[in-house]
Amino acid sequence: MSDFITYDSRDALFQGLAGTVEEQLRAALAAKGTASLAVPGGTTPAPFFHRLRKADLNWANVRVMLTDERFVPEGSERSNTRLLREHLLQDNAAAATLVPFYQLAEAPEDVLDSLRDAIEAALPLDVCVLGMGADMHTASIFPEADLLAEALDPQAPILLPMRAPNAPEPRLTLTAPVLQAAKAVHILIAGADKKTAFARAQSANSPLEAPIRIVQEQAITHYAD
Ligand SMILES: O=C1O[C@H](COP(=O)(O)O)[C@@H](O)[C@H](O)[C@H]1O
Repeated sequence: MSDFITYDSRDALFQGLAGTVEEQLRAALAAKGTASLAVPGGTTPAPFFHRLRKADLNWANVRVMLTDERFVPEGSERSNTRLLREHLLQDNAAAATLVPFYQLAEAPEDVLDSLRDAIEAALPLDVCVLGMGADMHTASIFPEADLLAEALDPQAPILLPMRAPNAPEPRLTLTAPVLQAAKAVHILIAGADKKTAFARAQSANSPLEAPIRIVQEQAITHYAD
């Protein structure tokens, strides 16, 4: 299934996606008592977080993680963990459990082992919301990244370090099999440049060229200008 929803405004986009994610988390909580959610970092999702965090859910039983992290301390403006703490884990969602995606160390390779178990315990994801860059990367799976082929491999480990020409710092990312195994996958994009990139990805030859392709068919894409 591939579905592309165009909203009349960004406000409607963020509200609509938050409502859908809320209902999917509610269904997971009702079915098994717990739920897991992965969300993107970057510049787009904060207004979506502001709406979702007010949802009347049993947040204490929800595990929240990032789809990917820039390997920078939380004090950095570029920290996705900081974004999550400041914009999502507030109001009702303050009761959720944050699954860590960062630890202070020299390099992402140094923290893989200590982060992996908590991430694995929250899989498969009930809901995965992904962003996309204008270069068609998703999570931190970038075109021309050093471990691109490894991250796309169906046998990939759940978490990989990543370095890419378009990424100013090293990254940690969930890999393709984890993203594809989520029970619900949403892509959140805003702005004409992202719509153009999304269409370009649909006609690309391979996810090596356009990593967002790994979820384009199964995801619901949510878009506003
Ligand atoms: O670096 C990242 O970029 C993408 C897209 O971010 P945006 O600023 O264009 O919205 C994001 O999905 C990813 O999580 C983040 O680490």
